Amino acid sequence: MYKIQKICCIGAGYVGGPTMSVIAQKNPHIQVTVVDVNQQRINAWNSQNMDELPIYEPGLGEIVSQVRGRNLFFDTDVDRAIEEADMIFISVNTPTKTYGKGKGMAADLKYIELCARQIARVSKSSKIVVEKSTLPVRTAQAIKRILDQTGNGVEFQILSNPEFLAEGTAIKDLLEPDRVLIGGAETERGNEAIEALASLYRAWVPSDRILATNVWSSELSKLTANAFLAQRVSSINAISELCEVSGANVNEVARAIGTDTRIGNRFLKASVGFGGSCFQKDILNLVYIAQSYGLDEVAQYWEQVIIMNDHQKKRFSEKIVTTLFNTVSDKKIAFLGWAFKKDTNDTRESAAIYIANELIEEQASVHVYDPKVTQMQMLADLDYLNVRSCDINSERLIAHQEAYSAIEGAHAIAVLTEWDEFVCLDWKRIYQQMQKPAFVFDGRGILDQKELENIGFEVYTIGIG
Ligand SMILES: NC(=O)c1ccc[n+]([C@@H]2O[C@H](COP(=O)([O-])OP(=O)(O)OC[C@H]3O[C@@H](n4cnc5c(N)ncnc54)[C@H](O)[C@@H]3O)[C@@H](O)[C@H]2O)c1
Ligand SMILES: O=c1ccn([C@@H]2O[C@H](COP(=O)(O)OP(=O)(O)O[C@H]3O[C@H](CO)[C@@H](O)[C@H](O)[C@H]3O)[C@@H](O)[C@H]2O)c(=O)[nH]1
Repeated sequence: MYKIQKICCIGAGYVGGPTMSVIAQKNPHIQVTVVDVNQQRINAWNSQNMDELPIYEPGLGEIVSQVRGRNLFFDTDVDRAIEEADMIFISVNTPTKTYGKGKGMAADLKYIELCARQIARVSKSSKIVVEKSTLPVRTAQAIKRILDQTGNGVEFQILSNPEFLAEGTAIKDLLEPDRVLIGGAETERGNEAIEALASLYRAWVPSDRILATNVWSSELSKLTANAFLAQRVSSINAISELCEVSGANVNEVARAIGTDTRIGNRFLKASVGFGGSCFQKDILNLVYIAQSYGLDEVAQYWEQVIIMNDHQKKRFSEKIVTTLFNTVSDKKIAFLGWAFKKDTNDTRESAAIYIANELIEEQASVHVYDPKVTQMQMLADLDYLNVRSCDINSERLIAHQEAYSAIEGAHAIAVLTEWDEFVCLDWKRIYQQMQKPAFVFDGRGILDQKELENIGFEVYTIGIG
């Protein structure tokens, strides 16, 4: 039987940081060390000021301040943490490949492979290696081969333990997970490893919510869960366009179908398109895997989810241009929100980036207010698209510290993130400050359209015909 005293987690990102904080909080007898090659990120995790943690998540600061220095540590000494640990979580990034075979589709596993090689090189005692990152099905096999063939002859058990937390609700999702999934080898030692990991979770998760499967089912379940969730968003977004031309209201349709218990009412909010670091990446990866097994119909089926999402973003920016008399050249367009959803500072794949890019292509001046995103981050997101020079981007995109200055003198407002504070703005004051006609494009369906129209705004809400 395994006895777990020390855990190491490689990767101090959106998953590694919060996940390990909760594991440490609930297992005070276990020492948890989160390591990363990024010194700046580790410094930020060690910051005394909880506002300076590298990621923003409601409730995270409280837990970190309670357990950091007690049994939770953040460090850059990866070798030492690996050597000392009984169990190693790999929680590094697995972005879409940007080069070579599978470019733009497959998951880039170079960071995973580097971790496996480092674990093999450093380990002098047997370890349980846990895949926390989202990985293509059968990655565990590759990890095992590297560990067994390049290691020091010690025993490795590989588990798959995908993470299902959503950003903005990470702590709540970790404290009350719908389920914890653990995939392991169907052998006696495999079962012992599963039991060792399950015992950590049992500190706060009821046993019937801890599911054990074989490794391949676990790896594939993660990609499948994200594909199903994203598919719901694309499905309701497809219906939103139909609502707009037919006079139906997508919120009413969502409520009507959501009350069917077989369908359920969650993940039916029409939007300007899903963003985030996971949905697109994981579906592209699923499509690539299906293609590589020669399953073309399967690949095409899931690819439609992405095609629909791209269409939703594109038609939103086109709607702004056509409504503003077919030109936004040198017009001020105010963005409320840049993050891919509320309650996070994460901007990866946020719809706002693509909408801003299209509008800047049309020579608009984009003024953004987001309560958690800096101008530096916004410009980095735009520059990453590599469409025009960084100088032009910084001339055309200006961030503001508060909503009213972003909006002052604007021709139109686009709501791109559903931050609660946007609903409570003084919309009468905003109307006075804007050019007329004053247009609002609500890409999140959070504002009261009738109320705004009574003030004098011309309002477009996604999915309302
Ligand atoms: N972000 C989410 O909400 C979420 C949720 C569930 C699953 N996931 C999956 O979890 C994984 C991690 O995602 P994330 O959002 O936390 O990524 P992230 O980019 O925020 O963090 C990854 C960290 O790993 C570090 N790293 C990379 N290679 C390293 C190495 N060899 N040694 C040490 N550190 C290394 C990076 O410096 C980075 O800080 C991905 O596979 C992702 O798909 C993410
Ligand atoms: O009804 C909805 C629900 C979501 N979204 C959008 O979809 C995107 C993703 O949202 P969400 O899933 O809440 O956030 P993520 O942090 O991306 O979480 C997803 O991706 C994670 C990484 O794999 C998984 O762990 C989570 O279970 C999965 O929900 C965001 O842009 C949302 O605005 C909608 O437009 N309408």
